Amino acid sequence: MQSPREFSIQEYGPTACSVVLNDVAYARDGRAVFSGLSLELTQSRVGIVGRNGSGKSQLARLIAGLAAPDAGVLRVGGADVARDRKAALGLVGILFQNPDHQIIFPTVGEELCFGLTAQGANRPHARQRAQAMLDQFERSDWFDRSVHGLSQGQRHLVCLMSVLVMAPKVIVLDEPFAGLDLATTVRLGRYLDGLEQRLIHISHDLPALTEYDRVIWLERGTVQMDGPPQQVLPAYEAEMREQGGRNDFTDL
Ligand SMILES: Nc1ncnc2c1ncn2[C@@H]1O[C@H](COP(=O)(O)OP(=O)(O)OP(=O)(O)O)[C@@H](O)[C@H]1O
Repeated sequence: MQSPREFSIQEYGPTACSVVLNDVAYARDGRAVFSGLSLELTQSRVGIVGRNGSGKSQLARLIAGLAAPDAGVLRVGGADVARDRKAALGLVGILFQNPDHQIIFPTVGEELCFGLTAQGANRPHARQRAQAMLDQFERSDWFDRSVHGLSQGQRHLVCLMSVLVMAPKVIVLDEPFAGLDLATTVRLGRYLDGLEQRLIHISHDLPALTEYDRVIWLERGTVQMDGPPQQVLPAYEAEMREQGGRNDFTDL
């Protein structure tokens, strides 16, 4: 059901940081998640949809370099992000659905400084950049705040700032709005829309992807359909409604 890629693509310039997967295989607990997955992501806004368990989050982890393919090649801006972690920190950032899967330090300031110091920034410089990011979000007094005293939406904001402070070329969003109130969702959505970086956005919220350049529909670790949102989203929704009409959960 793969659609032809004949739509116009909003490409980045020649210095673009493309995400390339070539014949990627990846297994978890001995079960293949991907075998022979190839993709080239060069558009500014790429959406990923698919059923539960179709491989979206595993793809996000691979692109962010948090896991390495068992076979094949995965490069972001030419770098092997799973092995070159220092390069990966400046190339690709990932925002998880659950901020508690992302935050590792007790204070906001430490969380924001971590990636910068890991990348080689000295402590005062990292602190200065972290503070500038907090100022940008009108959270100047958060540097010494305990993360555990923040609400879920506020912890999401800490994660977003931790990603942005690294100024990565590519940002992977793994259902970043789940559990957020509508006002926060709208505000974060607007902020993300305005970013220059390439966004790869995994979502079950199809309207969030209607303005995207490209949407990829994953099904059991393979590309079921790949094209403009006007093509892919209605086809995906129709198929999900058809499957949802059946009375069994065996394919979950
Ligand atoms: N920690 C893990 N250990 C072993 N297998 C895993 C693990 N996480 C995911 N998998 C397997 O990898 C496959 C893809 O899972 P993934 O989390 O990428 O799905 P998804 O498309 O993100 O689903 P959802 O929409 O539910 O978030 C599934 O078959 C799942 O069982």
